[in-house]
Amino acid sequence: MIRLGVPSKGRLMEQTFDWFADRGVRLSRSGSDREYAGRVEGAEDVSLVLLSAGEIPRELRAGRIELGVTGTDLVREKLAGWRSDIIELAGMGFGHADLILAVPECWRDCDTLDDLTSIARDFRATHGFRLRIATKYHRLVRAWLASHEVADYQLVDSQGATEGTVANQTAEAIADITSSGETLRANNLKILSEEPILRSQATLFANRAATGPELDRFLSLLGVNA
Ligand SMILES: Nc1ncnc2c1ncn2[C@@H]1O[C@H](COP(=O)(O)OP(=O)(O)OP(=O)(O)O)[C@@H](O)[C@H]1O
Ligand SMILES: O=P(O)(O)OC[C@H]1O[C@H](OP(=O)(O)OP(=O)(O)O)[C@H](O)[C@@H]1O
Repeated sequence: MIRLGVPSKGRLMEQTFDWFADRGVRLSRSGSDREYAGRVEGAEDVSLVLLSAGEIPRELRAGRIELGVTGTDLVREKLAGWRSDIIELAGMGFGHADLILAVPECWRDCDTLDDLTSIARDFRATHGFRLRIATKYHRLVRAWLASHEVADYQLVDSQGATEGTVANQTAEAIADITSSGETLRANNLKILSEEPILRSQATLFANRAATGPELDRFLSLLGVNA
């Protein structure tokens, strides 16, 4: 039996269901909106597991699901060395979002990472603590800043409503996912002009150890190359 993990709610779940339906496989919840059991029609030997998008990377690595749909951002953030255990099978063309660094709109002299680097250097001398960047993407942000030789900062953990931390004065800058940019604009933040830290989209992943004719049959039904 192939266990397929998909996001259990919201737009990501609906668009995942649509993506499979376009390939002749009907996924559905088997009970009420609150019941996390699912049904698969149009494919044999496949069971549906509804999970939080954020838990799918870990479930894939642990081998509790053979296939999983989640954002590339969540796999890269949550699993160090993910490529040794997990294969990226297919970008699904939705759930597009960029992980970006943003600062207050009113920081007129701060448009690039170089600008932020020099502000961060002075910040510590003036304020007695390092400039704070709020994010839930600790691993990705640290690695990206290190690769750009930025060191004078501290990360502040924010698991939601990250754009609000600047107005609430718990951070000076944020690193978060954006798609339309509306949340940033509503919170008077602007994106630094650099390329995004990461461009993410919903993706079908497989556990590397998962093999066999059932999996091959399912992937060929979906038109996905293993
Ligand atoms: N505004 C957005 N537009 C497009 N994709 C988004 C947006 N916000 C988040 N995503 C993507 O959706 C995926 C799930 O995001 P998130 O971790 O916020 O999950 P969630 O829906 O809050 O689930 P849970 O709280 O159950 O873990 C991520 O891959 C993320 O990149
Ligand atoms: O650029 P936009 O289209 O405005 O989208 C960006 C927002 O979407 C995500 O939040 P989500 O709704 O997942 O809630 P969260 O704050 O709990 O992460 C993300 O964290 C941003 O806050």
